[in-house]
Amino acid sequence: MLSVSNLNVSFGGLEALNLNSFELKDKELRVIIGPNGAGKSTFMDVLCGKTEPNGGSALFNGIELIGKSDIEITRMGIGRKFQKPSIFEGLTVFENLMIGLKGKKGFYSSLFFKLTSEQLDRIHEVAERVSLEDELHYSAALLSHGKKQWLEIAIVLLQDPELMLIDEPTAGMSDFEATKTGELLCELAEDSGIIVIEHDMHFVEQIAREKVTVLVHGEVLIEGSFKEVKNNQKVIECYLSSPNSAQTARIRK
Ligand SMILES: Nc1ncnc2c1ncn2[C@@H]1O[C@H](COP(=O)(O)OP(=O)(O)OP(=O)(O)O)[C@@H](O)[C@H]1O
Repeated sequence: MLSVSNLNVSFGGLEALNLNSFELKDKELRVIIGPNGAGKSTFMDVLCGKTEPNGGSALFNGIELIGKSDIEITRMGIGRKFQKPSIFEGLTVFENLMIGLKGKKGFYSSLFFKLTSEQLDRIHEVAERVSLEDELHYSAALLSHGKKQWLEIAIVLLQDPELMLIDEPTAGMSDFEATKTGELLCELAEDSGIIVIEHDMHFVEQIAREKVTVLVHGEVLIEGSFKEVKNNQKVIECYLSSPNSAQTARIRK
């Protein structure tokens, strides 16, 4: 599904990403972990067209993503959930989903267009998928932090993405919400590819059914099962038990 080679991003003199190779299979759920500043979000920024790399290639189903705009990339089937929720807090959950509906451009036109019964069904289906069906007419501002993240995931889902890029979904969530989010992502991975960036190791263990990629200084340090990665001495040194780990790897007691 995704084949990346020699991807390089530099900001001024700082090399943020230097990814020789990254491959994702169809419907694979890949977790990327690594210390602060390792280049994880930068990688997602390149894949969704937000950041132009200095060089390299990222083929999505054989089509080059580099050079395409974020809108073109969304149309190609890649959806991104950013770290910070960017929902409209002054609107209801339902209205947020209306705006997120595929093909509707512009804030006001999205709010006032008449929904077809298929579109209405789709909103209900997606709301149910993320356990927000009972809160459709609540103000988004009243949702818990975790539910705001689920609303954001629902908005990405409305685009019917073939590949979802999800940046730190459990940040600020309760353990219960994080576990439910893990279950949700595992379900979603039955229909689409997913790349998740996460620092919560309990959550990573829950969802990492295949490979985990560890990024350090913009490069892949190791790729392997959760167990292999967790027990790798280099990963322990530079991430899991580094002096900065309180700000990075979150290990629940
Ligand atoms: N727009 C930018 N301009 C300048 N430097 C940037 C920019 N975006 C990221 N960087 C730098 O690039 C490096 C990689 O940042 P990035 O956000 O990708 O790391 P990360 O692995 O996602 O970290 P975190 O876990 O803290 O989110 C960091 O040193 C960061 O300061």
